[in-house]
Amino acid sequence: MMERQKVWVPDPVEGFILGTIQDIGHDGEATILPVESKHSRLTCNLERVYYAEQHDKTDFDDNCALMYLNPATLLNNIRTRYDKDKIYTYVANILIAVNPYFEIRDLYSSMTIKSYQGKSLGVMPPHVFAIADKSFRDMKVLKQSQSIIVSGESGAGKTESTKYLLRYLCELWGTTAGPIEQKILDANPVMEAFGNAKTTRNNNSSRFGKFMEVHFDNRYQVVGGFISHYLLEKSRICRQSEHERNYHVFYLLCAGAPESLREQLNITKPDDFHYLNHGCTQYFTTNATEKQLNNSQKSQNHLSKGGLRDTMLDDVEDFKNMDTALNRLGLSDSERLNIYTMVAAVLHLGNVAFEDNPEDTKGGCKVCANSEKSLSIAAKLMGVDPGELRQALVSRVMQSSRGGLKGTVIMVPLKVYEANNARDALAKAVYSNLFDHIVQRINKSIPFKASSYYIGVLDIAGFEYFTVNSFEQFCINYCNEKLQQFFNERILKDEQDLYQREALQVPKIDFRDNQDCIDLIECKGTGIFSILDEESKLPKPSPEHFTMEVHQKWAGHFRLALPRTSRLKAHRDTRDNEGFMIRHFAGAVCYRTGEFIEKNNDALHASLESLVQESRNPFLQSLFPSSNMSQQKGKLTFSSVGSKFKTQLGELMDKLKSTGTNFIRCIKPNQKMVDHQFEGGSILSQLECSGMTSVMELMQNGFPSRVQFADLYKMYHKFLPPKLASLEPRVFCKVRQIVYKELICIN
Ligand SMILES: Nc1ncnc2c1ncn2[C@@H]1O[C@H](COP(=O)(O)OP(=O)(O)OP(=O)(O)O)[C@@H](O)[C@H]1O
Repeated sequence: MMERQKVWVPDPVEGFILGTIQDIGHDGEATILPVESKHSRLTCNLERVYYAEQHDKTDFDDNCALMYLNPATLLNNIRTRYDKDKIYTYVANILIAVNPYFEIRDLYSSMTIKSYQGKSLGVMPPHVFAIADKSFRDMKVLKQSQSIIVSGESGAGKTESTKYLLRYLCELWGTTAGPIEQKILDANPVMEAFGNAKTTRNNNSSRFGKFMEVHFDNRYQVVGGFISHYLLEKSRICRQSEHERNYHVFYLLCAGAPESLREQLNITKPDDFHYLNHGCTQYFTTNATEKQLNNSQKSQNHLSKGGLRDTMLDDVEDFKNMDTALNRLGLSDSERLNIYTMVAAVLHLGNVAFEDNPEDTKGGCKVCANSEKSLSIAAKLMGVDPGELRQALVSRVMQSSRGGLKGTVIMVPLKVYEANNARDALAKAVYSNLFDHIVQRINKSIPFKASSYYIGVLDIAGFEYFTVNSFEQFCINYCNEKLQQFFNERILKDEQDLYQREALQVPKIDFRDNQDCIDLIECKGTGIFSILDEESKLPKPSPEHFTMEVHQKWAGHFRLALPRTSRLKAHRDTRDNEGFMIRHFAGAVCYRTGEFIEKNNDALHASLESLVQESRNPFLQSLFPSSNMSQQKGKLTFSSVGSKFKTQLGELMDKLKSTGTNFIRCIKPNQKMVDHQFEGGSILSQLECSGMTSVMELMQNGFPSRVQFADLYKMYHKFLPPKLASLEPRVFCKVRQIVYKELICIN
């Protein structure tokens, strides 16, 4: 007797109903007897049922809402699933991941990892592991490298998702706890210590973007990795807003470093450092680690308010984790000491303050008497002469262009604010070059000579807009325009092209091509980046002049507007020469341009550059290789942050275009960063910003679910007469299609 299969059948009223298949017609319509329901019999095409051996009811009971695909039903579906702690949902092959803000039991266990291995998308409940596995299988079958683009706003869960993806790949296809996979995973605590910080939106916010590649050999075993990083937020090194912190590593040193190291580097408590004491000075601790701290290590605020709590963060333990990870990555004791020494040097440098020098007739400044100690500690840690450091901070060498002998090098005394800027520029350069060095060092320890393919995971900040937006938001939104264009091409354009090739009657979905917005920003010669670079090369660059140039060159362009035309009152107060508004794909953003010129320039002035290049500390020297550009002694050199980012992004886009791609859209459920709170309005706007609205439109009219010939054949073959069952799956599907069409014609 034929085995009766149990299936879940979609029903508009009852959701999904469990039943057994009684009979199947030639057109694939099955008659199903419900197990327990008021229906006596149901009919449903086999393509729309789900086999009970692969799914339990909880996988489907909220799917009925998606009979009508639109942003509202999607939102409702995500909400229903989120309420049941099902944080992952698919829209076709795109994974939507809602940050649960609590640990869901067994969601990422080794058992769960195993259960996803080799399973097609949809066989198991939606998960990041399923996307990792699909990428791996696609890499093998298509013999093509793959990338996974993880996007979302700050705190949406991009970095955590990235870590799970990497763990999945390394755990399943590494050589069981082999050194390479461990090293790839060890990169995370190190990069988080140096590149993550507490912000008001995320306690562990990555302040840089990254593309992490896991490389595989021709037997599809992990053989190495490579990390590219983008746009470390430098302003944070010198200042943070009241409730935010500097990079974690500063607090790890204060709270977690052994006493001997702290003494050696003169590290005390956050209150004692200018670069830390303007922001939040509390440590992240647990009850246990709080007891390990001496009061002398704690700030006043920490003493009065206690430690900050976050299950993922602990400044005491995290120092050990970072140090162990660096050690496993192959950094010797002395290499690690070099790194910590530079971190300490930045802190002491920040404590060097300046005041007007009454003896200087040209309005110059001098180092305040009470910061002499910091100056000498900073000089010692940097391996430079304190006198030379002082000189390089309070004056700058210039080449005379008028009067006297043309080209003579002269010393120009700096005013207090100029010396402050010089000090901050030096601190930022030391720290960001240190960050570059650490990433390079990690890459050196995970080399991949024998790589055949790779799977790359992109974790980069999503579209951003605040009340005040500066150069950082400009760069990140430019990056998101490029990624959105890529998404449109991969998901919307390619899909519609396929329908056309297959002669399927699907209405055309209009999505706005954002090339014009990309041109406005990156176009050679007239794009905003070019105008900014040109302005920076002028003898006296001015933000106002730059801003007016932008407005003039792009007057009347759809994407550019004056801030006073903004719908938001906060922006209407911005004068024409103080900013511009760009109509991005995700909405209009008003940028204030006051700091664009300064933030776009990575170069140190010549006195500071030669100071570090001639340091007695070989490590510091290695962080500043002499550049050809800075040879004109006395000239403030210019190194464009925007151009560098544009080039890096171009390379990244080329990489993405040459790989197969999967998308993960991370969603932040609420602004309070708590579990079980679903703020529908903000979630809907996140879905819109990530382009999901257009995808829904396409899916509603298109064919988002595809089945392999073999799978379709498998659904039917048990019920087929032997002649049909003996057909090869592809032929069988063709025959079935013809029969089905003919039946429709007869009817
Ligand atoms: N899958 C998850 N399970 C449990 N908690 C999570 C998960 N994903 C994220 N979180 C929590 O949310 C916090 C923020 O996540 P994450 O740092 O990954 O966000 P992000 O999108 O990378 O933000 P940013 O752009 O600021 O770096 C984490 O520190 C963690 O507490």
